[in-house]
Amino acid sequence: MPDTPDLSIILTGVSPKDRHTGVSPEHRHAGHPPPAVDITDVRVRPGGRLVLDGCGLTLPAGRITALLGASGSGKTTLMRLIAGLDVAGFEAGHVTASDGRPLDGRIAWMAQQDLLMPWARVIDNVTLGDRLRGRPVDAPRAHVMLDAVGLAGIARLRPAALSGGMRQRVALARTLMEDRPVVLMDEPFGALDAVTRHGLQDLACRLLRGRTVLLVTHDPLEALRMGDEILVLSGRPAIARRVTPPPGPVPRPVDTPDLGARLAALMAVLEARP
Ligand SMILES: Nc1ncnc2c1ncn2[C@@H]1O[C@H](COP(=O)(O)OP(=O)(O)OP(=O)(O)O)[C@@H](O)[C@H]1O
Repeated sequence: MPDTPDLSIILTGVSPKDRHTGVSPEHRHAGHPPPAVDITDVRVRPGGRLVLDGCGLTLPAGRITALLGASGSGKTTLMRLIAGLDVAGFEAGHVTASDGRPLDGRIAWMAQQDLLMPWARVIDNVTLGDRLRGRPVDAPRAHVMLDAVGLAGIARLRPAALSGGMRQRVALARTLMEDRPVVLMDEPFGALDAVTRHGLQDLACRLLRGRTVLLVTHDPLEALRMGDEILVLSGRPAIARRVTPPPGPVPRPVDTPDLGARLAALMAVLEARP
């Protein structure tokens, strides 16, 4: 999608309305388990071309849903709708949480570009949400998050000193720092080499466990490893089709029996022309 999601949600997961509530996310979500998210009857016609029509999908509560689909099929569009961001050519559609509460302020977004502030130290990037909200910075918690992503000891470095994989770990720490029950990940590991990507997939599955996650990816193997549920957006206009995920908990090892056959089957669904 050509335009960029609202800076505040990309950087910190905080929606603009959220900044002035004076209530920390931790307090607001205390005692509320992550909801399932339902998207129904979406019709989007950017530039006069019908991209989605009657499209719907469900993100099961506390699970990772991997969403694949050809470039331009509407993956980011659906993600933006869930996030409550503007969508070009939006005509119809509903997004609801299973607990009946608004999703506003309960979503974090992690993008392919880590979007770290180059002038700020790692610790300041991780605590950006607190600082944008004008709240006291919880530095001890930020150090716990950095430790969790395997980056203890680099808190004072600037992003330029880090590898791509380390930078995405910082972005993951920042996402975790926000502690939102719903996490939207738009090709978060797309720019990383295979080995680094594999490690980050494991880390993200472990650290995001129990949250309701939508993972948009172009990598079928990533979907098979990380997806509790796997959906493919296909057709014109596109609809979401469910593909049976491999058995077993995520992250699934690459030597999961049958993974090659499942990869071939998933590729066939992806390659199928409308
Ligand atoms: N502001 C806009 N103006 C015109 N067309 C748009 C706009 N935003 C999105 N589109 C079109 O809507 C369609 C869906 O875009 P979207 O970014 O959701 O696809 P995607 O599946 O995420 O693609 P990719 O995998 O390449 O990121 C595309 O054809 C895109 O060109």
